[in-house]
Amino acid sequence: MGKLIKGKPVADAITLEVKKDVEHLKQNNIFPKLKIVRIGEREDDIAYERAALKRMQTCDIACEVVALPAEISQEDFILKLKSVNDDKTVHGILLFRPLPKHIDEDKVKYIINAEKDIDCFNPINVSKVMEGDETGFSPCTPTASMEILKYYNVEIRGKLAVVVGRSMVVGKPLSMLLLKEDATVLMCHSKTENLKELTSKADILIAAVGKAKMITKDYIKQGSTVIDVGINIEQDGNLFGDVNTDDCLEKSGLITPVPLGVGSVTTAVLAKHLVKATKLSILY
Ligand SMILES: NC(=O)C1=CN([C@@H]2O[C@H](COP(=O)(O)OP(=O)(O)OC[C@H]3O[C@@H](n4cnc5c(N)ncnc54)[C@H](OP(=O)(O)O)[C@@H]3O)[C@@H](O)[C@H]2O)C=CC1
Ligand SMILES: Nc1nc(=O)c2c([nH]1)NC[C@@H]1CN(c3ccc(C(=O)N[C@@H](CCC(=O)O)C(=O)O)cc3)C=[N+]21
Repeated sequence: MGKLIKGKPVADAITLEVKKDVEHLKQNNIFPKLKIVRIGEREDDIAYERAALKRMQTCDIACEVVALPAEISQEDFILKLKSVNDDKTVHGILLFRPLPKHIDEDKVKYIINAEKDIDCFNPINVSKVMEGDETGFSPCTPTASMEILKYYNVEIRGKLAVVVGRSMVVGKPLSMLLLKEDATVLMCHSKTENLKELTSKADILIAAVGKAKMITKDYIKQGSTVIDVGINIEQDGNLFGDVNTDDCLEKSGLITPVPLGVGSVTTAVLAKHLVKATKLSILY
């Protein structure tokens, strides 16, 4: 019988450290501030925004949202993002992705200074993740997945980790973080043949697909660790992961639920990164 491993204790432990750091910064008259930039009204962006605002409040971190219309032109968006970046009172910026199709990522990805880029959008930080250089910012969700594995003492070294999904927000960077911890990593995607055959060999299976309950027990190995990154909000407002948890629980070793899984740790990592960015701002 598998065991549910929740995100809450992991998020609580990170939050506790963040709160101490924030208190210390404030005693030195430094007031950490996060700016969230959202284009349009995507449901999963709004869910993240709500969760992030709550977490920042818990951590005593100031947080402001810049909500831009879905149809904003690329030029106007660039001007807006530059002005947020130039604001000296802002220590970290979270820009929701994916961006609308009419905005070319390549034209905007260098705008957020690497030192303020707390969710790893700027290629400088992406390359640091590739190199295993921890002076930059890894993206929050992959980092949250690693924090869960570490908190629950899951052995990573030498193990086969199969990551389903290869986006720049989750799958690809998470594969690099697992590799850094000496996992043998296999990245799967929509063109992968025989997906089930591959995932069912995984000691650690990561589902970051965006398809509700897609991973059933025939996709997993007996006794394995299953990390469900999926956030799928149904029309009725219900939240499901990419894993059918009820179906997999018996066969798995450890398995994260949704809700109360990776998502809750993501916002805690966001707060931790904001503190790191604030400390960096003192050095520059
Ligand atoms: N918990 C959290 O904090 C967060 C959760 N999420 C959630 O994680 C999930 C993934 O997010 P994200 O990476 O941004 O999503 P994307 O849509 O950007 O990427 C999905 C990936 O899954 C692959 N894929 C799609 N269908 C299949 C399939 N049938 N079989 C195998 N692979 C498939 C795609 O392949 P291809 O590249 O070939 O198209 C792609 O690489 C979503 O549910 C999202 O809401 C995201 C961010 C944070
Ligand atoms: N640049 C960028 N980075 C992201 O990480 C990113 C993004 N864009 N765009 C949108 C998606 C979606 N996403 C969510 C994370 C947490 C909750 C969430 O609901 N969290 C709840 C708990 C959920 C749970 O309990 O599992 C909370 O923290 O309280 C929702 C959605 C991040 N994303």
